Amino acid sequence: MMKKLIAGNWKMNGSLAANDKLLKDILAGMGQATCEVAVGVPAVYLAQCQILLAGTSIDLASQDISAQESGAYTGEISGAMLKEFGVRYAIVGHSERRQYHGETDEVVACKAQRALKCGITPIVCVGETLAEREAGKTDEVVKRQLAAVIHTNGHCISEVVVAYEPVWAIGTGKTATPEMAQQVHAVLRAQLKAASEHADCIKLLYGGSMNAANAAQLLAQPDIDGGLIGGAALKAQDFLTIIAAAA
Ligand SMILES: O=C[C@H](O)COP(=O)(O)O
Repeated sequence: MMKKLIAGNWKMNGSLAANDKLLKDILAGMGQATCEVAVGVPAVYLAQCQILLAGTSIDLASQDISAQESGAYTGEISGAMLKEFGVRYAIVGHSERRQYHGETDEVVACKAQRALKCGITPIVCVGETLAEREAGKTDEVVKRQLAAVIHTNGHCISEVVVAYEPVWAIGTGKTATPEMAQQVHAVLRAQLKAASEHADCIKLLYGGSMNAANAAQLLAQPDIDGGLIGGAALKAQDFLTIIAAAA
């Protein structure tokens, strides 16, 4: 059976002191996790976290990756640079990147492609806004977002991780019910099956106010293979409870 993946996304939070304490607390409480665990840290802390996580079972993730290989792209961070800091996963297309940085489906697809070329697994985020859900467009939106990634990446699609994150559930405390999340995950799985014979091995994460109290129910759904955790990933005990729920 596929191992679940619990990935924290710290977003723009942390400090040298806070990161040190958080990771040490998580490592001390984790024991032998039976799921895969990763933390997506701000780029400036990759070096610090690489050292703290060396030789542990927690993988490092970046919160973004440049679609470009190298060159005159001020402020961007390339896949090759991320690799030097031991990055295994790159979150791409998070709704906050789409909303505040104008990332289109095509840019997200190119970022996923760049990650794969660098040996980094992209965690591709898709999800509808509240207005889109209320207009009955959830399936259409997530399928459009995923289609761009499938189109650009061809057979390599089997190497990505997909995270369904309904925008209205992110940081709001409003979680999709397990049934709502499963329904969308089933749509995504079917789309992936049409594109790849390995679709059953592609991890589909749920993200959006997943927490210590609701993780077990969400993770029990047949097409939910893990979680992308924001706020609850900043509290060691909550994150540990979610990890335990994924066992
Ligand atoms: O990447 C993580 C998601 O945006 C979820 O964030 P949240 O758990 O704070 O709602």
